[in-house]
Amino acid sequence: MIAAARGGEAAEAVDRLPVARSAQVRRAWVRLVRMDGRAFAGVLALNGLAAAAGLAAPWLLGRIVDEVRAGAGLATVDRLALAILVCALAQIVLSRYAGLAGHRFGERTLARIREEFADRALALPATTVERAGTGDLITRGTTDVAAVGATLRDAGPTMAIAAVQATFVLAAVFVLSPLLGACGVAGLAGIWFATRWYLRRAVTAYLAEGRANAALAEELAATTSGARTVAALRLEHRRLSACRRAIEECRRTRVRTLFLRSVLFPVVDVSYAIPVAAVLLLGGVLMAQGAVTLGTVVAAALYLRQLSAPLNTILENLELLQSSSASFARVEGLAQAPRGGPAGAAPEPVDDRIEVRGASYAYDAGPDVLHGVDLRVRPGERLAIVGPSGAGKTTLGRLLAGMDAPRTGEVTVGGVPVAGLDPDRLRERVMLVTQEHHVFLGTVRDNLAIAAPDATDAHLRAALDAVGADWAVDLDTHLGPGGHRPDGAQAQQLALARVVLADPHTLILDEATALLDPRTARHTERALAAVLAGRTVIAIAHRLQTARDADRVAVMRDGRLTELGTHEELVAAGGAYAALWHSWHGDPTSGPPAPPPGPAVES
Ligand SMILES: Nc1ncnc2c1ncn2[C@@H]1O[C@H](COP(=O)(O)OP(=O)(O)OP(=O)(O)O)[C@@H](O)[C@H]1O
Repeated sequence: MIAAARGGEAAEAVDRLPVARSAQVRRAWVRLVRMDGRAFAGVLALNGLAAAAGLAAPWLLGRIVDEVRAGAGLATVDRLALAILVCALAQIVLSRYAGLAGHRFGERTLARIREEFADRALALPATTVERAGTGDLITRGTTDVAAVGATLRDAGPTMAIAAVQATFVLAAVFVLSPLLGACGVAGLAGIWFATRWYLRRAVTAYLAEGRANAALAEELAATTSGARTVAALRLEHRRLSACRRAIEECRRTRVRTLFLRSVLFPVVDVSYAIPVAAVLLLGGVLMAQGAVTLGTVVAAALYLRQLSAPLNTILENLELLQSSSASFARVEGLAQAPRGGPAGAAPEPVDDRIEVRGASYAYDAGPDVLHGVDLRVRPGERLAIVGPSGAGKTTLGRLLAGMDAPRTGEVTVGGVPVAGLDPDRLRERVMLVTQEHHVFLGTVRDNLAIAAPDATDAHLRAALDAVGADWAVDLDTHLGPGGHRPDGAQAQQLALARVVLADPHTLILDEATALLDPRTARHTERALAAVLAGRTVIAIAHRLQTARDADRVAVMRDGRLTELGTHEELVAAGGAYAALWHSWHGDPTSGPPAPPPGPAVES
């Protein structure tokens, strides 16, 4: 149900991860080029040489025309023709090496982009990913990075070569005759205007297309991950229409980008003939006045004809460049996303004490769901947090585990904000265990090594033993498709084994054993109790049994801590907890549950 509901919100959710602005994208490109500056300079130099070699042919052809008109013999023509051949060969060789250097530069830069993306994605706070939806993040990490990669690998180097060639060719026409050069450039005005028209619309259009693709990915991911719920609640029609809407949006945005191309390319095709025709016309007039030779006009016309090849290459790749710019803006946008973990080097906690002081918290820009919570957890105690659904137990658990920082107030371990600790140091101190357990593709060993990369096999087996995971004794058992597929209880046991290995002094259990069948749950709880003896355990409890067994019970209601004390104290106090306890026991003297008492009793 949650998956289906989240899928329905996908369209709004997809934009929550930031997208970099044009200036930021430009700065990012400059930074990436600078990181491999020498290679980039080499690419430009080789392209320049290749383009210079390519200029020789039209100029030599012009020379042949003039020499023949001046009565030169066959030997002169042969000499010039041989020079054309040598230049053509040099151009082929230089272009090949220019391409190779370009591809190498592109691959290295792409690898950097991928690494940066992975670092940034891993640094995102869990809440940001949850709110944005994994579909957006996955689309950025796959489709968008692949689009950027295609540009860097192929379109980028190809366009660099073409741009250098076009510049050299135009410069050559100016050198031959500035007047013919100016005429040729003026003839290119049609291409200039058409391209400007296209570029002004293309970024927005491609960004919209990227958003639509991400929304579709989000819808599909939500539908497939919640397939059972969708089937059970007969939500197929709603899911189908949501997917159809997303597909229709993809189609609409794609049609828009296709329309832009369908205007650009025909205009450009026609425009290529204009500068050539203009140069021939003006060249005829200038020749009649004796200002230029026929060879010069021929060479200029050939150059401008030659210009169509690099310009075509640039324009053909412009679409890819536009879409990959939009993709890069989405990839680079992650740099603007809030980062989880510490802003700088956090000081070392002085002890294991956990304290919450005046903590309030709100999801996004919503209202506060925690209000001024004060709580001091005693090292080594077992604290149960109870309260009705929506009271804020899980939210408080997330703050205690350092997954989110409070909006106001403080949540500290050993005097240091929990959310400020880097993940490795945090894991050694506080760990949150919830019902959601991810099994990573790989072996049992891989799944456990996440928590303790240096642990020996004996340690890993001892941890599995502690949580009763006797099904996983073979550490090389492959988990996931094609191997053993752990059920919910086994996945939870793996997560608990990771906790045992990480050995934190404080453990926050959010219904950690809820998915286990009662026999396994008892077994796991017993095992955990043995392993965690002497450590602090904060259990978000849905069963009053858990609360009764705890050293102290914290009662929450409407985001406030309303009662705090031992089970006996709270029962004797006759407040909301007592009423709950009596009604759970079916105590006829208890009467209806009492209204909750006021804010925090004691901490
Ligand atoms: N991701 C979220 N975005 C927005 N609001 C949220 C989010 N998660 C929880 N809330 C809201 O915060 C409040 C506290 O929720 P929380 O899950 O912490 O309560 P809880 O006591 O753990 O409830 P339950 O026992 O049902 O899990 C509720 O009003 C809930 O709707």
